[in-house]
Amino acid sequence: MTDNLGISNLYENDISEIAQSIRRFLDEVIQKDKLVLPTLKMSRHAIKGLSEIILTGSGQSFYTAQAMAHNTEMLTDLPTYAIPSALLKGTRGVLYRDALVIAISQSGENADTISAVKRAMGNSAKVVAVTAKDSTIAKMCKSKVHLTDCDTSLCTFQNEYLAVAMLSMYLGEALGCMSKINTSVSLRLAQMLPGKLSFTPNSEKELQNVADFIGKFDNIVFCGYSTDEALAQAVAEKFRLIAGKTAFALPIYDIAQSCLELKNTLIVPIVSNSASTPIVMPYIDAIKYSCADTIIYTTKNIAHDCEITDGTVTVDDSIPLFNPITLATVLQQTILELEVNTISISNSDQSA
Ligand SMILES: N[C@@H]1[C@@H](O)[C@H](O)[C@@H](COP(=O)(O)O)O[C@@H]1O
Repeated sequence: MTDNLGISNLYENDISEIAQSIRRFLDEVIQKDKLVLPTLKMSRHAIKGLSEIILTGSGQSFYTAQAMAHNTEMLTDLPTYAIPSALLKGTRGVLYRDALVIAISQSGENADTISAVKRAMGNSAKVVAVTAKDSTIAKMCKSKVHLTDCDTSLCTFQNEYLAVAMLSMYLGEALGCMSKINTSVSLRLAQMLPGKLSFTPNSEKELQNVADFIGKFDNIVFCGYSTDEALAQAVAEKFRLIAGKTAFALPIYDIAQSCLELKNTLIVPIVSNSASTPIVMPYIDAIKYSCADTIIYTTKNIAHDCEITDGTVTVDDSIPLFNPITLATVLQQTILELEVNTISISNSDQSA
């Protein structure tokens, strides 16, 4: 592989930036083994009065909202919905005083999300922003969780997801749904995430082979269930934008036979949570039965427990809450391997 432009190094830096920004964020919110969110100006009384949570955002930030909705519901035991900010800004009656709107925005400047926050505030709902410090949305909201700065769009999903996960854990503890011991074990597991995000030359070589394989297909359809459905959407967009591939996402239960029979199409299921495997495995079996070629992105334990022995890319396990972070990173690393390929080819084309 030629790389006269030093592009591989650039990408290595990008991926290691994800680990660094996760570490920086955790250093700020974990103090003496406790979760502290000093910019969250909500009393325990106000948290206990909540009746529902709405996660909102636009584009990639909406995918984070969707990916976290089920987990936030699990952590807080409150009905939780993900609504795109472009929809939320136009609603009338969804928002009540005891609803909490969590507005997610990497830049804090997205026009739809700003309007959705205004709408929520106008209806007297409580609003917490998960966004960049000093941004418009941060300034609008009394309560916020600041995202760590990151130079590349590769960190967006991981940074936002982790921030909303920490916020949800904090709310869960205040609501009495999460014990102190559970929180402290989860925090320790979160601190192990940066260590799980490095790629050895060996794993990079394997991903390079996967990328070579993926590169042969005209279309890629990512699919998943619940959180993984959102992860599939986030990743498909990055495959389109970064690698210029024709990539789409579907809920795994919507992968119809007609889709499996598409020519030159690779179906890529993503499975991050072992609790969903009873639902997901029949679909994966159907996909494997109908398509000779699939690649499943999952964790080592899930692959082992479900006896998925071939055609997998696996990551080290964490708790289901954090697995999407490692899976998103390995999927992005695959894109970068594809991208280096594409650029190498156009380089040699130019010199020919
Ligand atoms: N095209 C961009 C997306 O790439 C981005 O994900 C979205 C949300 O941006 P932010 O997270 O800054 O609110 O805005 C636009 O739609």
